[in-house]
Amino acid sequence: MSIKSSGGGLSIPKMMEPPQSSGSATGNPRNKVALKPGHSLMDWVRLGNSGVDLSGVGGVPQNVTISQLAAHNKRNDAWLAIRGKVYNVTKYMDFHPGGDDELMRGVGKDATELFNQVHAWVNYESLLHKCYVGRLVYSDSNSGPPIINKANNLIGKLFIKKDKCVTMDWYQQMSSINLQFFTRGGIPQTRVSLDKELTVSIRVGGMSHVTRIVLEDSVSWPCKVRTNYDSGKVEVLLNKSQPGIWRSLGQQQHNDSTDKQDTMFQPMEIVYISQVTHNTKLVFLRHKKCVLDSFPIGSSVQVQANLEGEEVVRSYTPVVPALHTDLIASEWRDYLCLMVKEYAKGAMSRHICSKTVKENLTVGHPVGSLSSLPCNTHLILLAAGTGFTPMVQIIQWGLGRKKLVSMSLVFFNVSERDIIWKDQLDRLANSDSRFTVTYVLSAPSDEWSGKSGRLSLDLLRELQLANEKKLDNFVFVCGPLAFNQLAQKLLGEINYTDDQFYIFQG
Ligand code: HEM
Repeated sequence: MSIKSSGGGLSIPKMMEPPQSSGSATGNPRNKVALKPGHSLMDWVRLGNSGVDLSGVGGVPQNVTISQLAAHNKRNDAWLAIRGKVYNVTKYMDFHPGGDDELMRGVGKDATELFNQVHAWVNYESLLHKCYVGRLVYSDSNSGPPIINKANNLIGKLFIKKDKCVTMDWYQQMSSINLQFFTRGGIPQTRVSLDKELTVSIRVGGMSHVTRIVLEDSVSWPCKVRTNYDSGKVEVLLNKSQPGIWRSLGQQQHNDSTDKQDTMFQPMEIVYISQVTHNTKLVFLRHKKCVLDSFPIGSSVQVQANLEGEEVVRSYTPVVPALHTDLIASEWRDYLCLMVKEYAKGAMSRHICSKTVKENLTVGHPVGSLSSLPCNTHLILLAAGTGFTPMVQIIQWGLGRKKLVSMSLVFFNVSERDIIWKDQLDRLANSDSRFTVTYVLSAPSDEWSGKSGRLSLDLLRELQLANEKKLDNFVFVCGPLAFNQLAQKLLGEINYTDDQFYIFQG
């Protein structure tokens, strides 16, 4: 689908807003140092325009390996990398408002995380434009020709405002636009919609930040949203309808307000249904307009229906495609996938399961999420039945972390036929040595050779969850209320503290 925006501003992007003379990036004014005379921002800009080679490589970009980068780690020979680009910051040392000692902390390495932690909104690309050495490559054997991204050299950048809860940055390539939103802490939920204008709403830390852009030219739908849970960065990737360089992004408006957590029910169309087990279905839904939601870990959506004269609302956890990629058509990035178990007495589950493709369901805006994610190296997931749904996202996120040492899923079900995605879980356990899965059935068939029983202290001990090493364990629990309560009690009995486990309310 291709949507034409209604034209808009053609202003050349503002390259940089000078840092304010008071206040500081971290809110701690003492962190800023007094710069020597002749080292103001204007002096730096002048130096950049003077023709002096600030990059030290004659302005000819080159690929830089990690070990080459590491060799430039001295005050008088200082390179650092941010978001895949290497800069020579030797000459910037005396101009850095945070001082040379602070800047030295990022030298000789990939300083992206550090930079984001301190001041993700600083317009480093503009400030260090003339210091650009080249791209960071991760393999030392990479001796290919330098990659010069011509489109990148024509990048526009704008909107750097440090008093906002979310700041935005953007860059373009011939066929794409990348919007980057930097949030400060918390786990953001993003909704992107495209109509006459592009609207990106980000809810984070109790605030709602809305960016409206009348795009300079048309883009295709759907877009893609990527969230980095560690840094809080949200990327919105748009594909241009026609390749080319835009002179500007278009007219923008940014608004912050307190997040009222409106549920905003809207009709969504069922586009696909897939049977997962004998009584559980995956229902894929799409908005009728161009709307794409991100579903942060721990978020849920409500489904509303009028059933026999009564308004019924039920919460479901969206299922991410980590384990069912085979089911997803590539153009369905803007879908919502719900796992629905049909209960004989569950009016809502019967209502949803009775629906067929092309029919509608009334669905609310995603709400809630974890406020932060644990950095423990051992994760234990205790899931019962469809309480497995939030675990899919935990699995995807957890295994994406380099620091993770182990992840053990203990999956409780009644019988063999109730186990959701057993094949996929077994495959994952075979392909990633950090991941193990144990199935525990309360009423298995005679053929079952795995574990049987229910959640108990003995079982937790048997699974080594109660041993001394548990200090770096973090436990996620999700199941029916009675299961969750029992898990909480047992974890308490084996001395897990409140900050060592999280219970998803089913
Ligand atoms: C990666 C290592 C870096 C560290 C540890 C670091 C640290 C700091 C600190 C502590 C401050 C002052 C305190 C504050 O405003 O809260 C600061 C300010 C600043 N830094 Fe950095 N910095 C780093 C890299 C950079 C780079 C690469 C640039 C870009 C060219 C840069 C540009 C700035 C600017 C413009 C300010 C003033 C920001 C403001 O007033 O809000 N820094 N930095």
